[in-house]
Amino acid sequence: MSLDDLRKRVDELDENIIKLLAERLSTAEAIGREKAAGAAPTLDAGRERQVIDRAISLAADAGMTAAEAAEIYERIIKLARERQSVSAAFQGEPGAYSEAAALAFFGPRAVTRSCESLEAVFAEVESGRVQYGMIPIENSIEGSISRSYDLMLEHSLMVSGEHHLRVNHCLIGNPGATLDGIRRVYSHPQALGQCGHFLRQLKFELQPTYDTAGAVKLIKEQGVCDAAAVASERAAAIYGMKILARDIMDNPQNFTRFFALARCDAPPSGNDKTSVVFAVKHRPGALYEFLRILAERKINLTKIESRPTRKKAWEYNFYLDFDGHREDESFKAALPALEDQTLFIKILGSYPRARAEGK
Ligand SMILES: O=C(O)C(=O)C[C@]1(C(=O)O)C=C[C@@H](O)C=C1
Repeated sequence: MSLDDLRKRVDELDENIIKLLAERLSTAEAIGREKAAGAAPTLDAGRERQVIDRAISLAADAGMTAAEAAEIYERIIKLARERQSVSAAFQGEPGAYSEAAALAFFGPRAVTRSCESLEAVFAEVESGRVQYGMIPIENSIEGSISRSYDLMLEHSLMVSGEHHLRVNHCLIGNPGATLDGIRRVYSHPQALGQCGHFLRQLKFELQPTYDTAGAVKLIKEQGVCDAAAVASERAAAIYGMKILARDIMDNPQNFTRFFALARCDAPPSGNDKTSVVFAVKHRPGALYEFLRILAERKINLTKIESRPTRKKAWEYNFYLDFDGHREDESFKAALPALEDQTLFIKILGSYPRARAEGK
């Protein structure tokens, strides 16, 4: 065939490919509507793996390499996900890090809903007004976010995904402000804590607020030039404010881990984690016994942390994450023995493992 003929053939093939791709995306969109109506969780990493593996094996028969098929299908699935408009509530004003985490996790077309408190995030998901709630769970510098842990214990929502967000704080002021003129700095206590060195050095008066983007909104409303906020570059852009200093964190390796909460957790994907909370019985070696049962089944722990029960002084609940899904045989077999060591054990959910930056 001549070059012209070959190019004509490519054009014909592209016409068919585009029609098929358009139909494939609109079918995925229809699946998304069914899932949002309650048929299944919207995110399903296990199903994605199946679709990609099937494409790889079909490609082999058709004369394409596995790498080519995987690259194309990963892209298709990403676009299909974006068509399945997911809704997620977060705590804070638009521009909050939790909103950035939701958009990074669910894709830029996700519909986000700002809530005043973490309690309101739980209520939005429980009522079905949104599918997911994105809550911060721990920070690599400041540690766990205790309110999130306490609420997960009180509510029946489940963890269906995790996301690690790199947090880069800026000092943000009104357009007329300069660094020299700043006296007061507003932000969430966690963010103020993460920038302690910079803020102390400049001897600012610190004013805790309920979220980072909310602090930017506040100083915008005040219209003053002697106050600034600690928040993200994205928050500065949303409110049309000026960045007075960038990367002001004590440690540039600043990451926050978020949980995507939903009414059910995620089906097995083949690379999962599970979070549980429990209290051990008051007898010597009970925690040791609990951990021994997991070790015996070769269940790998990724995190353990104790928190006061908030009911009785000096009594603690343990929050534990391990590799694997709650439907894995190894965990199901261990569960009765684990229950034997505990006053209660609550499975917070199983979810696909996120790639942890900064590790
Ligand atoms: O099969 C589904 O559950 C779909 O939503 C469809 C589809 C796909 O396009 O193949 C899209 C997104 C999912 O995460 C997995 C698969």
